[in-house]
Amino acid sequence: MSDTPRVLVTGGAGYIGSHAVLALLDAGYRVSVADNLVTGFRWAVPDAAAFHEVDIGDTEAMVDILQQDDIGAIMHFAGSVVVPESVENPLKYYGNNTAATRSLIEAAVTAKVPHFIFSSTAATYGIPKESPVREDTPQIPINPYGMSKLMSEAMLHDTAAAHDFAFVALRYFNVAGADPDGRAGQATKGATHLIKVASEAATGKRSHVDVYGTDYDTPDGTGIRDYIHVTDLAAAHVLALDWLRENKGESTIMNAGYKRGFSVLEVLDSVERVSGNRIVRNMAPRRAGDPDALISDNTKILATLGWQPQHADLDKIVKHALDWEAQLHMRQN
Ligand SMILES: NC(=O)c1ccc[n+]([C@@H]2O[C@H](COP(=O)([O-])OP(=O)(O)OC[C@H]3O[C@@H](n4cnc5c(N)ncnc54)[C@H](O)[C@@H]3O)[C@@H](O)[C@H]2O)c1
Ligand SMILES: O=c1ccn([C@@H]2O[C@H](COP(=O)(O)OP(=O)(O)O[C@H]3O[C@H](CO)[C@H](O)[C@H](O)[C@H]3O)[C@@H](O)[C@H]2O)c(=O)[nH]1
Repeated sequence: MSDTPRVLVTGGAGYIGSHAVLALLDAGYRVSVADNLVTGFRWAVPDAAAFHEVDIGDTEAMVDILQQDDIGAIMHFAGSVVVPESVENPLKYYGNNTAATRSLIEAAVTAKVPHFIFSSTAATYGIPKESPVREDTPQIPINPYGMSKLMSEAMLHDTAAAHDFAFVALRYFNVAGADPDGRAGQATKGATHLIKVASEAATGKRSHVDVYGTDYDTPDGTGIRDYIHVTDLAAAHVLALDWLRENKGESTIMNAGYKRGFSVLEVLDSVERVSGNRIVRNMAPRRAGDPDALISDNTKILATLGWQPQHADLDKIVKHALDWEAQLHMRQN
């Protein structure tokens, strides 16, 4: 492929975006980051990437950045990501996810950026009627977070039909782990994701882990999820960009997961096994809005992108999360 474009990564100071920045730089792309640092960290952006502290909902500012940096593709990670918060404050999610994404798409169309990769989520499926979940499984979100992302998928679809604009939306399942070389990881304050929470407990930063529900329709009664290593997910984004550049004008939506799941208790067993530390488990009531099991059918992403996951192993995901957790305080000081 000719003319490697400069890529704008929104949310590049956050957890998943910072891994995408590394994957793009490793693949030889030039990178600019746009982030307002509301949950991200300036230190998470490597010196090799240009950094713009900006709100992606500011259309004019984003058009300027896209033009000045001569951006050829956008990877859009910026957004609000806490499901229970979206139930309490839905307008924040429709603002920072749906409306801000609309502004960013408008900036992309104005600046004639032809390629867009979007962070969607398995939360758009709600409580799916089948497992593994296929891309054509009906999407009936059960919280404003999932709906805010589904609305963004719809805007991308309609914009691609009307303009010289193509997109890939990846519906992530449960993202976890950290860069195997320790260059990036999750630093989110007050994180709620299971592997992050359990890693904090195993490194003495929390007293215990609440197990939300033991009466699910699963073999051990706890919720099952498809945990995907963040580095494999970042690699899928680079492949998606290559796919957009090769398939001029085509757009697609794909699940990003491993087509297998682990229960909460299996995850906690793994964290104990890998860390060698006991985790105090507090059996707690179900958390509102949690489905029994969410497992991806990943046939489409494997076939379309030729994606070959390198870290599809729960203990490996947990090991990288623990390694990151152990050195995180040095970054934050
Ligand atoms: N973590 C998961 O398991 C998961 C699963 C599915 C989808 N996603 C999606 O992946 C994306 C990244 O999630 P994450 O886990 O890395 O979260 P994160 O909070 O670590 O990263 C989000 C980044 O976006 C920035 N940001 C937020 N609003 C912004 C705005 N208006 N303007 C500029 N920057 C803004 C934040 O400062 C942060 O750096 C999100 O869109 C999320 O919905 C995450
Ligand atoms: O302290 C905790 C945290 C989680 N869980 C359980 O662990 C499983 C995974 O929960 P997470 O909070 O780690 O992740 P979710 O499945 O709720 O949601 C995540 O993955 C979804 C897609 O599957 C969405 O993308 C969403 O944005 C992202 O937060 C669930 O059964 C949950 O009940 C616990 O028992 N204790």
